[in-house]
Amino acid sequence: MSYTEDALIEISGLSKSYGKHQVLTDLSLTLTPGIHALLGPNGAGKTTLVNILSTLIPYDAGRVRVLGRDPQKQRRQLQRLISLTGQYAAVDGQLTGMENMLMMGQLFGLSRSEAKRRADALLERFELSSAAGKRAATYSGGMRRKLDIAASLIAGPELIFLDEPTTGLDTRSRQALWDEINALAAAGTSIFLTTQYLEEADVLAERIMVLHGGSIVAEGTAAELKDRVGASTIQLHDAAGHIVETLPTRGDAAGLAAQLTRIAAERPEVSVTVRKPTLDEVFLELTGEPAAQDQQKESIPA
Ligand SMILES: Nc1ncnc2c1ncn2[C@@H]1O[C@H](COP(=O)(O)OP(=O)(O)OP(=O)(O)O)[C@@H](O)[C@H]1O
Repeated sequence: MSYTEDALIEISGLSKSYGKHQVLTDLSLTLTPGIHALLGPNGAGKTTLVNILSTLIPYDAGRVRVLGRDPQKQRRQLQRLISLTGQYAAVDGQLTGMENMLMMGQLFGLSRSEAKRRADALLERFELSSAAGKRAATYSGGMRRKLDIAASLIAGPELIFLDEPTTGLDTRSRQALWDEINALAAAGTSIFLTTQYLEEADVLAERIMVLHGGSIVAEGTAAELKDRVGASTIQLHDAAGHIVETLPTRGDAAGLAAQLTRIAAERPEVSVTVRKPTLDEVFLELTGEPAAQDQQKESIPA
């Protein structure tokens, strides 16, 4: 199989087990630069896939390339081009925000002055300048998460992995982080994020991959995924706005027009709306499991 030059990530036939427990099974995927979201229920293997792609753990079989490098055989090379921030912030609470930044800069071989210059700019951008001299242990969960991401950006990675970046954050911090992720992408950094939140995938990602049963069961834009699951429905409402009937459609304009004409003739008293399935319905259809609700995973320590 040949690999294209400009691909961000190319995977074919990837498998990974922990002992007898097979987590990834013959998984294949090709991604171009941009923002990608890997969506999957608890335990689907999202972290496992991210850890393989970001060189942290080996894989059993298949072919994997990240920015053209094999994360297993070209570990060091790849580590200079990517960064990973995990569900549990890798921030050292005993160090100040600035010290955390400088430590990460040193790890990536930056000179102290260069690391300081970049740290100042990043702390400013993440609105952490005034907290830069305080120990990270005193930060709120949202601030620690932001510091974690800022530190991971110090070496200017081409690709950043964000494993459930907003799990445990309140709505306001989540929104702020989404803004930052969008700004990063606008500046040319590619992003591979995992999430259990459909809303997050929908808001952020150009493309969404659904991981289930060890492989990617669906991939596309939010609209494409909705189309995959089923055509729109026509909902009939009474004068009070209550839905009195839901009719399936074939999805094509001619069929829809004919149905609406018939309804207009036979039931002039109702009003109608045409509705696409929600992403929650898509998720349920593809995985057989309901999507995570916003408030369900708030207990993870930040
Ligand atoms: N080091 C390990 N040893 C054994 N089993 C593991 C190990 N790491 C993960 N697993 C198992 O592999 C499966 C996938 O785990 P993984 O953490 O990749 O899922 P996830 O989709 O990231 O889930 P979550 O959203 O809960 O983080 C789970 O059943 C988990 O218990």
